[in-house]
Amino acid sequence: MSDSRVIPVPSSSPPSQSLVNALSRALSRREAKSARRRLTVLPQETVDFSSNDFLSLGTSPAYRGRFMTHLKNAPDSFPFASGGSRLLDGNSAYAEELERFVADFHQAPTALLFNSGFDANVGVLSSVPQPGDVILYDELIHASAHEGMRLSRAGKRIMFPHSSAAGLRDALQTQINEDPSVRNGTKNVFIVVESIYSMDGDVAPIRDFIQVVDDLLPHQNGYFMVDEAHSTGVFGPRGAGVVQELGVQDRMFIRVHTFGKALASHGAVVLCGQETKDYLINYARSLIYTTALGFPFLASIRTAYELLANGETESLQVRVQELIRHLHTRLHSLRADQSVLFEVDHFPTSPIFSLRTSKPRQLAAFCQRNGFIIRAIMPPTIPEGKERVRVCLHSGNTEAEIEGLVQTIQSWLDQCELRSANL
Ligand SMILES: Cc1ncc(COP(=O)(O)O)c(C=O)c1O
Repeated sequence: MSDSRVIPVPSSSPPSQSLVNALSRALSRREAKSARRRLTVLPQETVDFSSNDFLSLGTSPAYRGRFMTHLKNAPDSFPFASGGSRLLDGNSAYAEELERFVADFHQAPTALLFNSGFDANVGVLSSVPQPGDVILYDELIHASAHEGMRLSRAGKRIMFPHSSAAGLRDALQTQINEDPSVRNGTKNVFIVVESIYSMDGDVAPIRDFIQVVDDLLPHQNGYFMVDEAHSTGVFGPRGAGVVQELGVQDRMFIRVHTFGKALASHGAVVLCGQETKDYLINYARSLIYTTALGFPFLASIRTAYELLANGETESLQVRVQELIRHLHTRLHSLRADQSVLFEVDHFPTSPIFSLRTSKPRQLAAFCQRNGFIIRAIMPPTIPEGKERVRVCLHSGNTEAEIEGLVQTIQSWLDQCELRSANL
């Protein structure tokens, strides 16, 4: 017989505080390390040297005009919300046509839309590597790739030193030595890289990586997965990315392009073969169990790709490169004495600059107070010791704005010098 007695809980008993206490202790630990994250809203009249809107499409009249036309042209009966997962009510002829358009632009067999780059990386990496497979990944790949790998069934996940072909060769050779099924092609090896890294803006040596894989995996069981989040719109023919700039699109098993950066939109696309697309539709949980992008998002992606395909963003690509050369020269003219570590880390054609300093928060705060938005990037976003200030250029920035930023950084360096002299 079951015991049907119920012990009454007084309705006035206070809720347990232990969870909330644990949460606030975790926040305090971050606070103590100056690593607590906070949401901020920027004042309107500041100059943007921070966002990933590299082509300034976010405020472009050409972009807005075309986007509004797409919205207006939609019939009244056309639902703006997708209404469900792509696999249920969330699919549309419009989404499928957009995928064909994007695949053609990127010279890929097929394309599959995801709600974000995060979802795309999680969906691909959690599902495509098969049990026992090996993943070799660059030490600086994005958090979303780590999240996908964490969920994956791959037997091994091995990190190699950042953008080092020699490091990839060593890591791959070790796997081959340890496991004959890697050498004989029974196990698959995935090489996971970005084409441009989000924090330092450096371009990956993709051709060198291909050479390593060709040398060591003669059975063609090496599969590249490249994340082009930061190159989309900015690098390559009409902004198609680094892979197409190098002409190696046929060597990439999967490419991920995201729309939330230079394309001023939202979402991402996975470029791959038809079998892989069908597999993702069946197994990628971040695609299956979520509401698909609604029409306004699809229309904004369409707008961005039409501008790219028509060549309307080429002048913006050229302009951003002019500004990159200008900022590069101006930053290298800054004078810093011993009182504060200050180094400019920059890959020649990249719109992302890293200012290495021992006081990143102070430098970013000083520039922000003076109306220039640049950001300190601190652990846990990047490893300890790699703190920096990140500066991003946009085609809409002006030489005068660059001058203002550089003068402001110089004033800060001068103040540091003065302070240390007074100690
Ligand atoms: C390299 C890289 N991949 C993926 C993502 C995620 O893309 P999304 O913002 O569309 O989720 C980001 C964004 O920060 C990124 O920098």
